[in-house]
Amino acid sequence: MADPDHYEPSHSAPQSAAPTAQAAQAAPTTHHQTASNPTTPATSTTQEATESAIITPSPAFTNDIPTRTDVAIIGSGPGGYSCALRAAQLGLHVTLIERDEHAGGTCLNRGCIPTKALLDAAHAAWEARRGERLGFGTRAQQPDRERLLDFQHNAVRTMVDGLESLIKARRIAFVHGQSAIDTATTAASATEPAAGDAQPMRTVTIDSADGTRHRISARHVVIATGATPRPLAEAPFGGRVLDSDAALELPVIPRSVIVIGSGAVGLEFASFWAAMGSSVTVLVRHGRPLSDWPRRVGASLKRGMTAHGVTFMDYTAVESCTTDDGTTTVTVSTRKGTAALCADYCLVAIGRTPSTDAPWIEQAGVERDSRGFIVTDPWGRTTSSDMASGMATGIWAVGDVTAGRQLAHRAFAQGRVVAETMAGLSPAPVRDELVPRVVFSLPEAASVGLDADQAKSGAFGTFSDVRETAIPMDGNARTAIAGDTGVIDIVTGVDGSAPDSPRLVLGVHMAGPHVSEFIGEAQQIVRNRIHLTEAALAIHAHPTFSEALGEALLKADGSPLHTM
Ligand SMILES: Cc1cc2nc3c(=O)[nH]c(=O)nc-3n(C[C@H](O)[C@H](O)[C@H](O)COP(=O)(O)OP(=O)(O)OC[C@H]3O[C@@H](n4cnc5c(N)ncnc54)[C@H](O)[C@@H]3O)c2cc1C
Ligand SMILES: NC(=O)c1ccc[n+]([C@@H]2O[C@H](COP(=O)([O-])OP(=O)(O)OC[C@H]3O[C@@H](n4cnc5c(N)ncnc54)[C@H](O)[C@@H]3O)[C@@H](O)[C@H]2O)c1
Repeated sequence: MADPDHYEPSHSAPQSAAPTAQAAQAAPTTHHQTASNPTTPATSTTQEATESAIITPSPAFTNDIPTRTDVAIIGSGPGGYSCALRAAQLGLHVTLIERDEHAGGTCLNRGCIPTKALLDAAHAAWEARRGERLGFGTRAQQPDRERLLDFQHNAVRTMVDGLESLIKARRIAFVHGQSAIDTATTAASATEPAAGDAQPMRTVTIDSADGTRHRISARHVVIATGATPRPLAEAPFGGRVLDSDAALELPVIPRSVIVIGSGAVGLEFASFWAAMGSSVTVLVRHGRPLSDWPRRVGASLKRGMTAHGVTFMDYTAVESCTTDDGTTTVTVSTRKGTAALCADYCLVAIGRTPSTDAPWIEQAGVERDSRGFIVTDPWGRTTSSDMASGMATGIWAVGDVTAGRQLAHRAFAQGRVVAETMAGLSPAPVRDELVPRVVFSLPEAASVGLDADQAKSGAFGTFSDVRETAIPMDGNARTAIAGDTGVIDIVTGVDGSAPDSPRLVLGVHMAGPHVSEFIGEAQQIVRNRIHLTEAALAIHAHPTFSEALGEALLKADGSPLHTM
């Protein structure tokens, strides 16, 4: 381990990637170890080539570590990599630093991609059962978890390989190691910005797996270190109490699971396990899942998921969670008293904590809110009480470390905004209420824009005559044929600053089959302030699931065709 107080000038010697216990610890994902990768640097020595069969880090990592860069980005998840790709496209020299064995962060390695592979399998299982009912005799076999794990890992590998090729193609220096801002060196240069720079040069350290410490001088540093699963005080992770990382790598399909938390993670795993035949109980703190979404959406989703085999237990508070060799027992208080529930496993999915507790973030003077999220201006600039007034910190933050929706596509958009701002452009900042949310459960939920309370609150602009119009999706031909259920809830209002102007669509909130596929249309309408009457004129092909959105818009505009 390098001595953190020992200064070692940065150099461009090839980075050794010998495997160490430390490297193994720093690299929790292991599914990629045997992947062949077409992006192996041509400069690898024979010894490195021999080691490449066993070393953990991706061969896509750069061998020649730069000593100076325009932008050093710490973390290669959606926030970090999108910022890197865009900054490189705009002509900046970019160094992207990642401690995991591969690029992609949570989303590609332990989040969006592997879970969607599992949900794809869940759809296949339901379709197979449906086929059986329709006389195809395609009796679904017991799911083979080993094959499913292969399927899941292959999906991850494909996406990660693609990303690493893109990073290489954009000539980004992709450096493997644990990174930090070196405050001691930064402090010395803080008052002396490099000529022509509006902010100080920063020094970033990178501790490689072999114990070498590299230093890079950077005009800008972007913190994109992401978030980790939050444990329940009553049930620390371990053994049969799973976080989402452990649930993804679980080698078995459990007979029974208790899911604590009814947000996106809990509902997606509940749908997967239920489709695989597990007995799944979701503990809900309030009266419905997705309690921070419009009420009708959560209530409809609950009905739809119940029809897909998930049991919900409302108004529960977890009191304790104990596990022994073969089972886990969760004691909950409900409105009817206390109950003890037993299952093979328990998944705790109650949110994610920003990875901002490393001492270097505090030492760099980066301001955080009471929950640990990094405070930024709308363009991603961090703030620091230490800096002279008016001087930029030169430190930016994107993705799950910032307060707001912890979603990959929000991180993509933020990364782009930061890169363009650093390059001197003037991008429009990301507005959280315009970031669509999707839960890929069976059925799905999707939402964009304001709910009625937000529209009336005045916090997002002044709107008058706010109305909410809802239609059930059950009458939509494709939904009825599929035997599914759903709802579409449209919020409209009149711009308070132009009371004579036509009514606007302020929010679209949906539960039902395939709603993820037409939340993009809703986002276009809301973001571009398309008048309700114009939006309702769109002709949707018949019969499609998206026709339900067209019908809801017609109803909100006062001329429903297929509904009353
Ligand atoms: C199970 C699950 C499913 C999800 N599904 C979806 C989905 O379907 N759609 C969606 O939009 N979002 C989804 N998300 C959320 C999404 O994954 C995150 O919002 C997104 O990954 C955030 O990107 P990020 O770049 O901020 O952080 P991350 O993706 O967490 O990346 C941070 C990276 O920084 C690295 N790092 C941290 N500290 C250091 C350091 N000191 N030095 C070097 N490297 C460091 C980490 O190793 C990591 O690779 C899901 C999340 C989970 C857990
Ligand atoms: N499809 C997607 O886009 C997707 C999928 C998975 C995760 N994610 C993102 O990852 C992040 C984490 O997801 P998540 O589902 O863990 O968090 P979440 O914040 O979405 O949901 C947390 C749930 O846990 C409940 N909860 C909170 N504290 C609790 C407690 N002490 N006891 C019992 N219940 C409690 C909340 O009421 C809520 O239902 C979210 O921001 C989510 O949007 C997105």
